[in-house]
Amino acid sequence: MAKTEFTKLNGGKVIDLSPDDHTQKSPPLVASYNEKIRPILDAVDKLRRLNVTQEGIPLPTIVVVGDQSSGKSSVLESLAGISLPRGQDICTRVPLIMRLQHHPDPAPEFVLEFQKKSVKIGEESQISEAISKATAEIAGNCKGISNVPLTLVVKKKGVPDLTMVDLPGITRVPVGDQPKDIYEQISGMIMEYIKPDESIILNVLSALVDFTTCGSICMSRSVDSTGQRTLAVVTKCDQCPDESDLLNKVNTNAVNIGLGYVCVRNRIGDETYGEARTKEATLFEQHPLLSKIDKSMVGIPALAHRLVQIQSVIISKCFPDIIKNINEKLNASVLNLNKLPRSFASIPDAMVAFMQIVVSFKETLQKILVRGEYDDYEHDKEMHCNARLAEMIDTLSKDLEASVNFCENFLVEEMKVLEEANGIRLPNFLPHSVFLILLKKKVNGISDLPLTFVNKVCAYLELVSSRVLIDLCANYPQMLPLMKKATQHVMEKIKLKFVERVDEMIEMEKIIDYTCDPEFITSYNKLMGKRDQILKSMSSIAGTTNVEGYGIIYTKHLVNVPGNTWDQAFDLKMRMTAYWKIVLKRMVDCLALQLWFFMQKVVNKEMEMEIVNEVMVHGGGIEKMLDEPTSVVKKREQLQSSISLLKESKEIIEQVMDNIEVTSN
Ligand SMILES: Nc1nc2c(ncn2[C@@H]2O[C@H](COP(=O)(O)OP(=O)(O)OP(=O)(O)O)[C@@H](O)[C@H]2O)c(=O)[nH]1
Repeated sequence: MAKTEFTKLNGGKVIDLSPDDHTQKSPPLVASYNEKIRPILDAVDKLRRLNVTQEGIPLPTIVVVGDQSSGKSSVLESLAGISLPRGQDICTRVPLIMRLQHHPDPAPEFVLEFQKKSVKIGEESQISEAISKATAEIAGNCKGISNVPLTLVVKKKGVPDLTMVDLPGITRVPVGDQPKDIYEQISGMIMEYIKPDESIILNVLSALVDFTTCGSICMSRSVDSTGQRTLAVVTKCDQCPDESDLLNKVNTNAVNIGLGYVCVRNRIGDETYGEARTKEATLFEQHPLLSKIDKSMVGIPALAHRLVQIQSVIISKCFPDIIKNINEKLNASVLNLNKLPRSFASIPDAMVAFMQIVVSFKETLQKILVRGEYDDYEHDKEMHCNARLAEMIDTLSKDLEASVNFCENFLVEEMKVLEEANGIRLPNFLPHSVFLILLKKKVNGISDLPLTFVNKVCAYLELVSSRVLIDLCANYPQMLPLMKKATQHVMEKIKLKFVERVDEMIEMEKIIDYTCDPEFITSYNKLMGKRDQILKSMSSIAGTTNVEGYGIIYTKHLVNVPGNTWDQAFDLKMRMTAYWKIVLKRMVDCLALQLWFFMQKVVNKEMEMEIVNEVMVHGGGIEKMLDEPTSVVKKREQLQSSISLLKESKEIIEQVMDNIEVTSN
């Protein structure tokens, strides 16, 4: 039969997994195997023992799958030359990792490792019982399964250097006390092992069954549709009812096995392994039909050679990725651990961190609020505090100005006030109280604007403080709630004082009319200069006039107003208009100064003291900061254990790399 070319596509690269002639061992392969592959295989096995796959790092693995009683354990037995639990019932109930290692000493060594235990097995005859006992310990005495692996290390003269994983056979019908979902459990476990691209699937098929109906074939095809990483072992060839059919099956490859077939005859009953190999050789040499199968496709030695060859290729191919994966995962885990909130070992530790945050908080607020520097938040406009506060003051100033309309209902309000303030006194005499009544009315009309401004500014300052605190407490989120509460508390106190000042300011403006600003007289005189223009418009047809700087004034409604009243109302209006400008300017200035004053006071003095007071006295003390949510504690433990596992893996890799380099030199 012509030598079949088998290739495996992996990560876009083609790996040649072609079988060579097993009868002529290629010296370069053996040499490079001992120098390079063997140490790497040892390293990969060490990584497997560490359970590095739980960190999401797949390892190149030969996974033995097959339907129940297809002969998986028998194949492994034949490869290892030892007895494993065998039978017609489910025997393999946990993943059995078989590490076969050739060693020159004629005395074999057997070790069973599971659940961090390592059991030395003295006699070959005790292996089967030891595996059954360990299986029962892991998966119970009934027929249930478990995915906690067992590792059997077999060091024996002449065995191939191979590591394989034997998995429970696929069974559809639960037997004995098996759970109803046994099929799902077993297939789930098998899928987990055969899914990674790094796995080679050793599909064990009994010659007695139709391959197309095998559960293990369906499964391996679902993850390896082209069969590029599937090798078939056909067992029970000695019992085959129709040899020509078997010959046909392996030659036509009806089930699409990419790495080819190896037909075997395992040990039967009490035969020794030597007897079994002799009978196997005789079967494939002398049987009229089976002898027609290519010699590279029959017998356990051919299978061993083929597996060692495939293992060498897959291990060499995957090793760089394993190193890369370990480094990447290690870096990511370290990064994630650093991102986790720091835990405090003691109260002094927590105290130091707390004081550092308080000091940094003060410094940052001084920077962004007092000095107006925003380089720490260059791309975050909300944190450019001076500009945002200036915008708020500007908006207040515009809102205040817009609250008075000079032109609307011209002189009507003034005339009403004059009428109500009328009394027994000289005509043409404007009492001071009239001006104050009008002033009070006007101030009342805008009094909510400064208060709205205070609320807006305080909400903004609270937001800024909270943003700074979130940044500063990034490593210590357990401190954040207490710090935030303390800051809110300080802000509330400041706001109360600020509101008090603003109320006082508004009260003052209502009861006192005073300014030394010469602008008042200038503005008043300018307005009074418009008297004739306005008077004239009353007798015009349109009854309107456009007063420069104020807009269009309607005067028709003033035609019948007595001259004396008109004059007094006009004087009152012009006086108020000139004074109102001064009042608004003073309010804005005063609010801006107050804001600045409070901000400085809070940032430079009060905030620091208040936070310390709030945390130490009202917040339950620094001890409260030692409390950590259990989710964080768990996450930290997980990451720490991942990191130590990955570090250990890295050391294993570094050691093997050093050894390879030394050998190559
Ligand atoms: N005649 C003959 N019998 C075999 C051969 N291979 C396996 N058997 C028998 O088939 C039965 C099942 O073999 P096992 O090796 O236990 O099969 P398994 O697939 O490991 O079984 P489970 O782990 O229980 O699924 C045993 O009685 C073996 O002796 C073979 O090549 N020829």
